[in-house]
Amino acid sequence: MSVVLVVNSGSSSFKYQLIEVERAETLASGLVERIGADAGQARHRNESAARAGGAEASAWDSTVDVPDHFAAFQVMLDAFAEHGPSLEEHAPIAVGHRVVQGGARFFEPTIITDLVKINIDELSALAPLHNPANLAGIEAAQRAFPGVPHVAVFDTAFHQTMPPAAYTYAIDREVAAKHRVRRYGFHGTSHRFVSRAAAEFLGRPVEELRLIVLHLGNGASACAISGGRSVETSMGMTPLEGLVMGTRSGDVDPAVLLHLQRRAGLSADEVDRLLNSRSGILGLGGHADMRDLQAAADSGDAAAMLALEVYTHRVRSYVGAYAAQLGRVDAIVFTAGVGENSPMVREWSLAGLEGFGVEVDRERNHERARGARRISTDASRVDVLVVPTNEELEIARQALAAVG
Ligand SMILES: Nc1ncnc2c1ncn2[C@@H]1O[C@H](COP(=O)(O)OP(=O)(O)O)[C@@H](O)[C@H]1O
Ligand SMILES: CC(=O)OP(=O)(O)O
Ligand SMILES: [Mg+2]
Repeated sequence: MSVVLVVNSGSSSFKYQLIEVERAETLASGLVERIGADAGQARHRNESAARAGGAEASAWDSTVDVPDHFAAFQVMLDAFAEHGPSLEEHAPIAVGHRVVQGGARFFEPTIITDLVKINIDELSALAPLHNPANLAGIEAAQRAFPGVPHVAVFDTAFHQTMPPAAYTYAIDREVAAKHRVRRYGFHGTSHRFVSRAAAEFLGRPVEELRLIVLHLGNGASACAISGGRSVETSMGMTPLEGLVMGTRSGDVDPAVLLHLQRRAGLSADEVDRLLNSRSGILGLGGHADMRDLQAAADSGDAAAMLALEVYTHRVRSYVGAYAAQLGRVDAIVFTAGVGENSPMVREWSLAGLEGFGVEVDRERNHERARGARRISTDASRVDVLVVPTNEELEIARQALAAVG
């Protein structure tokens, strides 16, 4: 049995899972939040113990002192030592790291060497919010687990198959080339996993299928997948473009940014914060969390209602665009926190597409079930599916494959 530790390290938090890859079983999961703040927060769950029935003893929650990522890793090691499972008994043979921006340089899971770290650092220019945090997590993990290979799995890798027509922005090509301005796309690990899982559910080889995958989580992106390869995706040079997200605007006329700088006197950093942190459903409806937004809309809050309408209108536009690019659609697949759990978002997003052969079944859409399922009517020409994503398992699998 091969055990892999998966690390998803963000600027102020990191999440981890210890996974037995062949059995696709999570042995432990946890997160450390508010790194660098006065009081950090840690959560750890011994999943094997939970499955064995000790739900209370298996979960641990605490306020901790975590000035930096090294301290956060120590908190994780302490949690394993105190609450299990034992890292001696289930020693990871590799550590898999989510790295958000791999640029045009990385298209495969990559064993992390000093040179790879230099490259990831250098790519920070194209992902200033993500890559430095990913790198801090790598440094800390290498110190905590010095004896095993560390593997970087890039969000951008799956989208390296996009054709130039899809990834090129129509701006002066010399300026674009000099600054590596192009679309890279993100959430690739999830889009890859979900497209394979959808094919398995449909009982057909992924090579035969044309799919539209809608990853609607905190960040959100759509992906057109033909024969198992990404041919177009909604995120661009950074994870800001495309769909409406929790706090990110998605598409806006680029002239809006200039207008806000020239007329409203905002600095470039202020515009950055506005679009990345104070927009999306938070900016429109006052809630970054879809559950809270839906509750507000249910109680008659007009701003929350409009936020939901803008959100689902945008999803529908991308579905139409990607259907046109694919020429034929076998299935539309919803995934991630919102996509897996919100019947309302799924229904509204595909409303009015009956003329294109897309018919959501009301009852199936509202069924609460785990695992992959079909929510379209039997008569629907296009299958509409809900398929849970598992980025951590996909990272563990790819890390294991990379170390042989
Ligand atoms: N039952 C639900 N109904 C509607 N939205 C939900 C539900 N459960 C989770 N979500 C939403 O999913 C989003 C988080 O998605 P997730 O994929 O976990 O994000 P991330 O991994 O990017 O943090 C939040 O907006 C949350 O409100
Ligand atoms: C790349 C990205 O947007 O990731 P997340 O959804 O985790 O924010
Ligand atoms: Mg997620």
